[in-house]
Amino acid sequence: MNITELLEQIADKGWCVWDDFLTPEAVQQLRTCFGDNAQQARIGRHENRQAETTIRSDKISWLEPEMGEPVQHYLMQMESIQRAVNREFYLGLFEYEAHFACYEKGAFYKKHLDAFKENVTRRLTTVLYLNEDWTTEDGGELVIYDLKDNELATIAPKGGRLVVFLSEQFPHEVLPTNKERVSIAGWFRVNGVRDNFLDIAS
Ligand SMILES: O=C(O)CCC(=O)C(=O)O
Ligand SMILES: [Fe+2]
Repeated sequence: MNITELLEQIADKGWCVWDDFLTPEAVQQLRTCFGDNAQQARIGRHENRQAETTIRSDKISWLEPEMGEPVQHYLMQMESIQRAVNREFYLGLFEYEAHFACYEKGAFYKKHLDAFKENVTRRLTTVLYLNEDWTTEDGGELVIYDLKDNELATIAPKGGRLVVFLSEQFPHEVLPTNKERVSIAGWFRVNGVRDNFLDIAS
């Protein structure tokens, strides 16, 4: 898999799985940047944020360059994907926001769309997995559906694997995990105005 194949698959079907996007060493380094300041995840942005443990039960920590060199490098890799996607599809992607997420044993994220309500400016979703050795018994798969609710793929959160999909086209869920599951979920966004509120980077 490479960036050209990624662009082809996004054009073709709207989603793709890039195995070994990061080496096991790079995965470990990135994981160490995930301190213990993670918080219970909330649904929505800004004033509408609400902890909703019946929908999702992961703990998150937003990525900042200050977290270390591995994070800076990852953000640079996402920047080159952003440039390539903009060149190819004229999506006008403007910024990238991402958070580490930790799903403890039993945690899940029910079926949802990433571009909804106050997140309408999300266009492209990325999920990178940071788990060493993942087996079928560990559960925690990402299941992707189309807008007619057909199941398209069940994807194990294997370390180094990057999943990319169009945020408005693919409802998805995280099945309950049987052991700690760590990832970086991210979104390329466009600039948008809604309800007289300029919805740009916060
Ligand atoms: O971790 C995953 O596989 C997906 C997470 C997700 O859907 C989200 O954070 O919006
Ligand atoms: Fe999601």
